[in-house]
Amino acid sequence: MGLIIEIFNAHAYTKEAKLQAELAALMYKKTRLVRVRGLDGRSTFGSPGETEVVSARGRGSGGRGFISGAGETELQLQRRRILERRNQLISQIQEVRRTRALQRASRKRHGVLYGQGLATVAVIGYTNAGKSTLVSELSDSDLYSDARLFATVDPKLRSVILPSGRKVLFSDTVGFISDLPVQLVDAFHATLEEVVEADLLVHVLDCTTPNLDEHRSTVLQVLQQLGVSEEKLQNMIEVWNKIDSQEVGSDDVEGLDDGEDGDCSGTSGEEDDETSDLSLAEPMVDYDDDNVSEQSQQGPAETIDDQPGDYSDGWLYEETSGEESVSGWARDDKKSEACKDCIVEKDLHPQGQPGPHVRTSAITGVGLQELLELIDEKLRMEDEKTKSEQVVEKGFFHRKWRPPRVDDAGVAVEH
Ligand SMILES: Nc1nc2c(ncn2[C@@H]2O[C@H](COP(=O)(O)OP(=O)(O)OP(=O)(O)O)[C@@H](O)[C@H]2O)c(=O)[nH]1
Ligand SMILES: [Mg+2]
Repeated sequence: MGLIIEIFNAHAYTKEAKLQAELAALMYKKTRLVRVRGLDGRSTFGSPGETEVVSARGRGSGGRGFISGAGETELQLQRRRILERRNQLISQIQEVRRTRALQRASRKRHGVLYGQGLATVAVIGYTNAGKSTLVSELSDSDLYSDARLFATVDPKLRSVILPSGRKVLFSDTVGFISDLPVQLVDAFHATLEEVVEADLLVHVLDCTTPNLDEHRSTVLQVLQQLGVSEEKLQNMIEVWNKIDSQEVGSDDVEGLDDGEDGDCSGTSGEEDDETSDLSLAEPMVDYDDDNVSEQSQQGPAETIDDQPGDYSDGWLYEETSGEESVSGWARDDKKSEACKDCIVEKDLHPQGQPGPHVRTSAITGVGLQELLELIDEKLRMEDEKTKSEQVVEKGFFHRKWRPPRVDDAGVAVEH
C-alpha cells in the first residue's frame, strides 16, 4: 500500500494530484500509527520502523512517557497534527476542484459558442497500457489535433479533430492498478473526475500482457467504485493496443500460445489461442480483387499473405471507413497504409462478451483512424439519444396547461 501511494505520488504532476497523493499518504500514516516496540525494547507509538517515535504515556492513567501540551500524549499529538494537515489539504483540494469545475464550465461554454458542445473523451486503462502514447500520438499529429485550444489550461487535455470535423477533448488519466485501496480511490476521485464527467470512455488495454482479463476487471472495478454509470460502461470503447509487438517477431505469431505474451488476435482468456489459430488458418474474410484495388488507391498495395499476423480473429476491417466520414479530412500515408491491418469490431460485444472494438498501435499509428471514427460514431449516437430524450421530456413537461373542458366538468357534477 505504501508503495502504491509512492507510485501515485511519482505520477502526480498536477497540483490537485499532488495534494491528493499527500492526503492519501497522510491517511495511510494515520492508520499505521500504532504502538510499536522501539529499538530499546520498550513500547512506543508511531509508524512501525520509525525508530525516532517516542513512547507515549496515556495507556490508561499513570502511564509513563512524554506529555506534550496539557496532558496530550505523543500519539494524540501526532494524530492532531495529521488531522490539522488533513483539513488543510482537504480545503486546498476543494479550492482546486472549484477551479476545475469553472474551467470545465468554460470549456463547455466555449464549445457551445462554436455551435457544438465540446465533448470530452477520457482515455483510461491499466498502467502501462499506452494511454499517454495514444493520446499524444492522436494529438501530436497535425491531422488530428488543434493544439491551440486549451493546451495551456491542462496539459493532460488535448484537443483532437474527429473525422467528421468535430472537435473533442481527450483527457489522459492516471493508470489504474490492481488492489487499488479504497482510500486511494477516494483520494484520487477528483483526479478522475474527468472520467466520471466524460462523454465517452476509451479503455486501453495492452494486448501483449498475459494478464489482460485481470487488468480489464481491475479497471472495471475501479470505474464502478468511482461511480461511473452503467450506461457509460456499456458505451465504453475497448482498445487493444500494442498490436505491433506481435509484428516485431513474426515468429511470435505462430507461437502465440507460448504463454509468455498476451494474444492480440483473440477475444480474451483461454479462447484466445483457439480463435487466433482459426483466424490464422482460415481467415473468414477474403481479400478479393475489389478490396485489393480499393486499398491500392489508399496506399501501397501489399498482399495479404505477406501480413505477419492477422489480428482480426476473422473480423477483418474491410470497409474503407466510408468516403463520407473522411470527407475534408486527408489521411496521411502512414496511417492509411496501416489501416488495412487493423480491425474494427463494429458489432459491439454482441453477447456481452468482453473483447476489443479496435486494435491499435500507438507507436506505429495503426488503428488510430478507426478509433477516431468509432468515437465519432458513438458521440453522434449519444447526441441523437440526448436529443430524443429532450424531446420526450419537453413533450411531457412543456405541454400547455388548459382548463378542464366543460364536458368533463359536466360529467363530474352530473347526477
Ligand atoms: N510496442 C508498443 N509499445 C507501446 C505502444 N504504446 C505504448 N507503448 C509503450 O508502452 C509504455 C507505456 O506507455 P504509456 O503511454 O506511458 O502508458 P500509460 O498507459 O500512459 O501508462 P501510465 O501513465 O503509467 O498509466 C511505453 O514504453 C510506450 O513506449 C504500442 O502501441 N506499441
Ligand atoms: Mg500515462
